Amino acid sequence: MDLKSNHTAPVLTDPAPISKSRLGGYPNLLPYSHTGAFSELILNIPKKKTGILDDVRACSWLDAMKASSPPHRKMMKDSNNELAPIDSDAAYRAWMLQYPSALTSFEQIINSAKGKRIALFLDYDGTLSPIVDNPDSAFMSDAMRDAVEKVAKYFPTAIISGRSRDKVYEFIGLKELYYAGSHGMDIMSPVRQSVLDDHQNDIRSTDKEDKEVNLFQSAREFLPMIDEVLKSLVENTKDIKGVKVENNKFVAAVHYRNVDEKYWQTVAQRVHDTMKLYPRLRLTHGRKVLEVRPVINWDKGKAVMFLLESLGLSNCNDVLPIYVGDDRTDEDAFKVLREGNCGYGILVSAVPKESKAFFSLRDTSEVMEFLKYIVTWKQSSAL
Ligand SMILES: O=P(O)(O)OC[C@H]1O[C@H](O[C@H]2O[C@H](CO)[C@@H](O)[C@H](O)[C@H]2O)[C@H](O)[C@@H](O)[C@@H]1O
Repeated sequence: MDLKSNHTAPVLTDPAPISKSRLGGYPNLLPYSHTGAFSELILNIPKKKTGILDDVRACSWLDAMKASSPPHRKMMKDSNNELAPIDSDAAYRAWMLQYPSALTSFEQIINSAKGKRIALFLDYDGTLSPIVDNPDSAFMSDAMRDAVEKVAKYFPTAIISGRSRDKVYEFIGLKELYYAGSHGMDIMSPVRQSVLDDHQNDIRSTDKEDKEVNLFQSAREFLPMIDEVLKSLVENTKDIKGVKVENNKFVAAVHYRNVDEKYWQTVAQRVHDTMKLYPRLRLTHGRKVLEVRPVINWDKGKAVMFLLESLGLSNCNDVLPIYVGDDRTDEDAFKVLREGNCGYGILVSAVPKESKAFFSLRDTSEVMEFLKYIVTWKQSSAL
């Protein structure tokens, strides 16, 4: 099993959390570069017929796999033998100069919303529910559900998840929201004339209450292929203890969170080998998960634009979109908002990370706090 090659890796270049050494002691925090790993991820599509991963280097695979979803804090034993964070607080505070807390910057956010309607976009895993070992047990708390429900009473609110749309609906269970699954490749929105000239992927359907809705599935033609690759991935990884292959409808996710680190390269190799047969699929990398998805120009950023358009909220003079997310795929949405100079991305992270977001929140409890702030502000401004 040899993943070594002298070529460069087109996809698995997950940005590691920023370490002190990488920043040279944090003098110039985080200048964002358009040639960075993020743009490589979305811009590099396979040039060869043989598949996207032919030229992946072993070290890139492993580095990226190790860097994804780091522990929240590095801990060390201090002189009293107590556990104490190693320099992480200082690093985080320095990083927050660039990505201020959305809680402490709340007034600034609200000032920008004056005369506008806020539209909220929320990621699920790591944003509304804490990261846990078993993806099937990533339940959100009742308190969080309550906060989301309240916020959705006042503001159009959409969930944009890497999960299948049905699965994320099962977890959240609030019918007042709009849902986009498979990283935005499966969007259920209110009925209206097609916002894209794409009648093949834009169809009428009914929701769980038999209400007529619009279903936009940008990767519809890939369904049989994803089903096939899912079966192969299950088969090809079944002997690796801890691997879990998740069916996210238009995406096949291979989780390695529970795999012994010494077998991570094996996981990568098996996924690589499986994908050789599918040049029209590409690989992306989330938090301890490899995701196989169609090579189409569609992502969470496009999904946000689609939803804004579908909901009649695409005029930035009247609307302030806010997107809250924790993962690399959420960067596509942050980027759309930043580059469109329309709204704010809020990155949920307890460690410094490069991002296109404007603000940050440390964890899911701060996300809940933020949602409560918006509701309280709305209620008090209505008095
Ligand atoms: O876009 P999201 O809603 O954030 O979904 C991204 C992926 O989330 C899930 O995986 C992640 O969370 C799991 C539960 O906490 C964790 O076990 C896993 O390691 C994380 O990668 C989900 O299972 C994936 O299918 C989503 O793509």
